[in-house]
Amino acid sequence: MPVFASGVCHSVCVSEIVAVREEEEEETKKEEEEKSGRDNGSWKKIRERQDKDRGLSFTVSYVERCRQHRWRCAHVTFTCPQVALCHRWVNTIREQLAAISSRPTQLLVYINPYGGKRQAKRVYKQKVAPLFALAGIGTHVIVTEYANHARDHLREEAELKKYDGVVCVGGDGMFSELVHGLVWRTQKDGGVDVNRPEQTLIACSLRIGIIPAGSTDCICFATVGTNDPVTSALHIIVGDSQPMDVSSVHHDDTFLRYSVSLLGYGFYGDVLTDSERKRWMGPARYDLAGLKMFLTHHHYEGTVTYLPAGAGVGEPRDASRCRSGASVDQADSKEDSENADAGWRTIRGKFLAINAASMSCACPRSPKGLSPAAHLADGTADLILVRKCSRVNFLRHLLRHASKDDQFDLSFVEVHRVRRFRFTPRHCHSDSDSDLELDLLDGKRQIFGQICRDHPACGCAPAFSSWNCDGEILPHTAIDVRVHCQLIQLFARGIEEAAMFDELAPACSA
Ligand SMILES: Nc1ncnc2c1ncn2[C@@H]1O[C@H](COP(=O)(O)OP(=O)(O)OP(=O)(O)O)[C@@H](O)[C@H]1O
Repeated sequence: MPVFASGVCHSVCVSEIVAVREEEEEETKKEEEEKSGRDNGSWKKIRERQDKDRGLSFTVSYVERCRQHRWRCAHVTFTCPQVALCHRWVNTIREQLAAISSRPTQLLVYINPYGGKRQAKRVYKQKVAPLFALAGIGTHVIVTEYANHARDHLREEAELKKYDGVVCVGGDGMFSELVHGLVWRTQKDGGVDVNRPEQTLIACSLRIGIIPAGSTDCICFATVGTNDPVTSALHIIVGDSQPMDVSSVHHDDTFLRYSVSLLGYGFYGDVLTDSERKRWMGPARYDLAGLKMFLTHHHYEGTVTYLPAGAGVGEPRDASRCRSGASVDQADSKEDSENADAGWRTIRGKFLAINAASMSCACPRSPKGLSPAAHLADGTADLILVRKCSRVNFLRHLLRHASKDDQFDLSFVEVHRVRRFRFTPRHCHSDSDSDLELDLLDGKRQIFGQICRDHPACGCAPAFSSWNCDGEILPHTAIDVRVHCQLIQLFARGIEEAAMFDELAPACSA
């Protein structure tokens, strides 16, 4: 519908209208609020005064694009010469909104009061709840009381049929809880044994929304393009859908975890392990652990086998970026090719880092991400192998994540787009118990041995790192990873092209 303001005309898609309301309703609400706030009779006068203006105007609330992928809820009020005309406008818009079946009407919301800067409750109450109310969305809100509360509630208790989606107010850890709860519940209801890596998983029907209130919020950034609670709430309200791949991680026939962003062994595993010991430091712990692990410069031996993605899904080093509506994201993952035994390739070596990125892993600190051309929903992950090299070279590789240079254009780095991969560390004595034991046979002192994380006194180099699975440490190093194409759906639309924002909202500087 066209919107006129200060002589300027611009149109708003019906799909991006948040709500429409007659001024009468708004005034009545205000009056009721006034009455309940101070019931001294003065509200009656306000009511009498405004009776004559009723039904002559209506307000449309709609999505307005701001800079850097932010959305705002803007309002425009129209006045009508006749009450009937006003009613017709309002009813017609309401009917059109009601016909959009992708919009949620009931949501189950989990708030982690301890995520990030502990602002999740305030963020929800002040910025999100009023928008849901405006859009007529009913909510059931649960403030979590312990870690994995949301996951367990989704697994066992939640009456999922009552809802059109589940929402977390928190960070990547909370999102992971929702993924684990929802995927597990869907497989259980469908009779799928999650411990068997060969099983094809059933896609979840409920969409997941993320209201960012954590410390990094990478998943939100990668799927919406910004970490802003209002923008996320609006994507939920308009009923956006962004499919997303999920990787299952198994050790033999035991399910370990699901991953949606980064599986990292070596550098990123060590950084997480070390940063967990420094939780008391807050977000600064990641920088310190990163510096320490860079100086420590451990490499790890092992064997990587992988099933290449094949044709039709692009290359990790092509110039394509995962953008809203990109056709590669709709690419059909051929499950049958995942099961083929032929085509597996093997690489043995000494690695500083082994990373599997199911998405670009872009975040405000690294806008390009670990694998800039990785796609959210093409059934593949980009497997990045950084072989043993000098510290200077490793630093060159790391710095390129924040520059325009190609981080893969280095002789010691290789990247493969894969559907599945396995890793077996060297010196892996048994299938289970000794995975995380250190191999001390080498015993050789390293230059920076005094800061060896596991044996500060002896300075030896550990033979095993651990896997960082979306910010959680896995209990095994020998793993089997399979990407499940479009297993979940988010209330998001991927990152919109910058032109959408530059052209449509040059004035909005919020
Ligand atoms: N009530 C709670 N008490 C303690 N821990 C909780 C509670 N609710 C959730 N958690 C756990 O807190 C962890 C961190 O939460 P969350 O992801 O929301 O914030 P964050 O770690 O600051 O952000 P990010 O993951 O983006 O860095 C999650 O792994 C989650 O399991």
